[in-house]
Amino acid sequence: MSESLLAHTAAPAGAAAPWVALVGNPNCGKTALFNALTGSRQHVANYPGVTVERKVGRSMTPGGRELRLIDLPGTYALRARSPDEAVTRDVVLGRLKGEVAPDLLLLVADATNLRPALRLALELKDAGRPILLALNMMDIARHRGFRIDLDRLSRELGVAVVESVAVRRQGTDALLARLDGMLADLPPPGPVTWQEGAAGNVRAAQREADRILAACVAAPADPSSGTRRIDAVLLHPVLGLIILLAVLFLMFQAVFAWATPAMDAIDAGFSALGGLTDAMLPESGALGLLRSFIHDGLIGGVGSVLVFLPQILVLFLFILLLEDFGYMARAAFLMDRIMGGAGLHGRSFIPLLSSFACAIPGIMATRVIDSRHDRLATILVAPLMTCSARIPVYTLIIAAFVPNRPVGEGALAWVNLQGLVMFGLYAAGIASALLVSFVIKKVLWRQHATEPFMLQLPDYKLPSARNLAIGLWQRALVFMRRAGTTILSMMVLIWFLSSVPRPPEGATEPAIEYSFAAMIGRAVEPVLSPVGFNWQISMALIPGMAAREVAVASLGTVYSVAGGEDDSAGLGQALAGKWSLATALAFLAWYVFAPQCAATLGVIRRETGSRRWMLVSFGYMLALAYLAAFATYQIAVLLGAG
Ligand SMILES: Nc1nc2c(ncn2[C@@H]2O[C@H](COP(=O)(O)OP(=O)(O)OP(=O)(O)O)[C@@H](O)[C@H]2O)c(=O)[nH]1
Ligand SMILES: [Mg+2]
Repeated sequence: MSESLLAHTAAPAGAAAPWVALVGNPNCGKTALFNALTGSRQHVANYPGVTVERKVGRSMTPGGRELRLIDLPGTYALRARSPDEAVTRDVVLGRLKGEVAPDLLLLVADATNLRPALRLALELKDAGRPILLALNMMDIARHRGFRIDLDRLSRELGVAVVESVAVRRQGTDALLARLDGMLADLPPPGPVTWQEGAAGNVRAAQREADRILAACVAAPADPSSGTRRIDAVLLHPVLGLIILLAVLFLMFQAVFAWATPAMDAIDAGFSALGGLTDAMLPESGALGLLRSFIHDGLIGGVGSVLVFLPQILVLFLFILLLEDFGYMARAAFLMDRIMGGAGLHGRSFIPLLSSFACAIPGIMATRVIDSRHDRLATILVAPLMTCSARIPVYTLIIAAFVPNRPVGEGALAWVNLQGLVMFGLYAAGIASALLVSFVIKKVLWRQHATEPFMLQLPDYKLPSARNLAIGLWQRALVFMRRAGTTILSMMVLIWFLSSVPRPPEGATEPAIEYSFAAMIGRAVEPVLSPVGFNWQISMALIPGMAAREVAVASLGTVYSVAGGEDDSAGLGQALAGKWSLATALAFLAWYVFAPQCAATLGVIRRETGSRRWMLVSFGYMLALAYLAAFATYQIAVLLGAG
């Protein structure tokens, strides 16, 4: 973590480890190589625009020289069009404040697609930095029958060349040894010079790149026939869309179906822990307070969130598989028409899809969009996509109020009703994102037309099990860290508020009715009673501002402290007995829009550089949440679900 924050500031000559920056076209394997060289676990995926910030790590050459490596966003040229490309240009040219230009550029190239890489190589050479060219993806190149004359390439370019297969960590030793040699006798640092080239120069560079390519590379007649055959089906205008919908639908069914056994196991584990606490600690006195804290606060609160880990991992398994296979960019292509109708740029698709996991990486991923208005519109609607923090909220309510049975018979028998409702909630998020962006781009910002969409479609690749495992592990860590920090600290607070003051002598109501939590909840309740929320929900929404799933954990604590009948049956059952269906539906509608996530608001502020857009997104989402919950509740009551 601290490594990635390390700034590459100027150091006394000779003292500090040299800086090596990884540059190259999008999706050529820079991050995979960075991970192989530094042991980091940065996100690697098969579409252009995965890396949008610079990341720093360390490595050691065989000669014992320490290196500081910088992974950068992909680019085709130093002429930056989008914010992520500007990062690369500024690092390469040493333009960032307080930072020097890297000592050496490690230019990574996709060996099966050398043309744009050679053009970039020529441009970087002109800028005057020493370069080592790594021909990556050599496994694929060999398999497809590319023949590359490395010596000739090196001579023609005037740059040292090595081969690598980053995902299998092949070639890294030779690469490091080569770096060692080059760093040992670096030319004295000259000025870094670069000017945006005139059109004539750009064409001349392209011709030179083509000449070198023809001289050094023998390409197979049809370099990507496999990809083309798959694309004939997956990119088909009708069939392609049907497949995309089917994939997404399957994903939500799986979130429910596959995760249940693991969730039950976790649930049973926490129940057992609760039972153990009860058995070991007395019910009254100071130890009784401790027992309530552990049982209701920790186990009831944090446990009610942790139980959703399996579902979140199933969702991520799908997203990571699709990313690694190379399907994401295709889905963006398929959705471009539909999104264009709502004023969204085709490039918005991947940021929006990443927002299914969490709006924060989604908002960061908008850096690949060059038009400021297109980017802003995407940032504003990204939090409407159903992030994984909403899964606990949705699942809890669905499991408590929607019967777990097939939708129908025959062909419908394998469609589970709960999964269908979940799919509907995701669809509601998507539909509202499209609607809001329509209003922003087609009504408010009509003069800023959306620019045409161009995205390089990557070749399909077999997903790597290692990559999947690392990705899932990282997500699990992030989730558990949140449970252990934000959620845990909120739970301590809520348990405290729910437990003091103690009820007066001769009290008739459950103790919690006399607590601060009840006072706070009742104070907010009048505002929220038109949407059907009782004081417990009103109260839970407040700590839910920190993170959405905290609302579930708060309900877990509040209802667990209130205790009574059969609290071992779990929060879901408690809610089913206490809420009307109308309230449950309004609660779901609220969380389709709910703006309560402090971290997302912080990132919106940082990425837009203004408080204004942060307040705008908070305000409009809060208004929509209230309206949607209000409408849902009133309609449901009219229909007799109150
Ligand atoms: N077969 C094979 N796949 C590779 C190799 N290197 C990277 N990949 C895959 O290529 C895809 C892109 O890798 P990344 O490391 O994310 O590429 P990047 O250059 O960092 O991409 P951006 O950050 O989007 O510019 C991923 O699916 C990797 O698993 C390689 O040497 N061989
Ligand atoms: Mg990358």
